Amino acid sequence: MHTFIETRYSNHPGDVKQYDTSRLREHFLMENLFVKDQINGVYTLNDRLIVGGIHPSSKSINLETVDQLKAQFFLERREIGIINVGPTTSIDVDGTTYELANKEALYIGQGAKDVVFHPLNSGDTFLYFNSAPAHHAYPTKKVGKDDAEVVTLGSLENSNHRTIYKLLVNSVVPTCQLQMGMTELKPGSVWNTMPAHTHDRRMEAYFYFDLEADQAVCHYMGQPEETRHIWMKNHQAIISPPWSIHSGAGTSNYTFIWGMAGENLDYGDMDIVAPTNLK
Ligand SMILES: O=C(O)C(=O)C[C@H](O)C(=O)CO
Ligand SMILES: [Zn+2]
Repeated sequence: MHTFIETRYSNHPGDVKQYDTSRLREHFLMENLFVKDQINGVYTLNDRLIVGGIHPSSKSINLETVDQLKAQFFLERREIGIINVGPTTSIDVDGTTYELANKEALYIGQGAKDVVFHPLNSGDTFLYFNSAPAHHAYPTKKVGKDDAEVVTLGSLENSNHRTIYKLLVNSVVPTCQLQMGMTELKPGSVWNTMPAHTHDRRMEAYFYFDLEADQAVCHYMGQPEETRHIWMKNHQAIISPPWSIHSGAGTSNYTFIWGMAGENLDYGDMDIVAPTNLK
């Protein structure tokens, strides 16, 4: 066995108001996603998204089923999106090999049985994934930055100049409920998702990377009128319940992966909160 998935229950915003720093971190932060030759992650009961890291180092590892699923194989009733946050690597899906360069994504549809991840000679394959329940088998598809829907938002003056690459969204690849993409902050810009927003119809998870080891991101969560912060380092992920904002300011620029599951596939379905209305 090389897969370790921790179950985390969903939280009522009225309870989260009372959480201290360590409790907030215990419920929402994922600190160690990359463990050598393991698949590590969290099964959150927020829309049943599984969020994790895959780090084959000395041997190939397969996507094995976990007890929480009570399924014969991991993708029996699920779809998965994987983004390569390390050097070029390869993934086999039912006998077909997909080569993924840094920041390329692979969508694998429900029903794929045999998914294998490979180490590199240097031992540094790092893949980040989100998996959601699925009701239909859509085809497996590789999606690079050139295939993405791209939006550039913000400005250097507001410290939030950034480019959003919508990789696994339904205008690019058909999915059941999963949406994933990546946002790159321009040098000198530190704020992501500002103005902040909520979307009660979808939960979201963020994964920060391309952040120097001596830098950090202050991630904001909570209802807009009751926010909390969690300090995060490179290669850490965080759960955002549907009622929560998800925004962050770094001590430098960085890139992050966002992923969502829930009621709809409408990326633009957001309730924007003006910075002056945050508390
Ligand atoms: O910087 C941003 O703004 C984002 O990347 C926002 C995320 O894509 C998001 O929260 C989508 O709901
Ligand atoms: Zn969002």
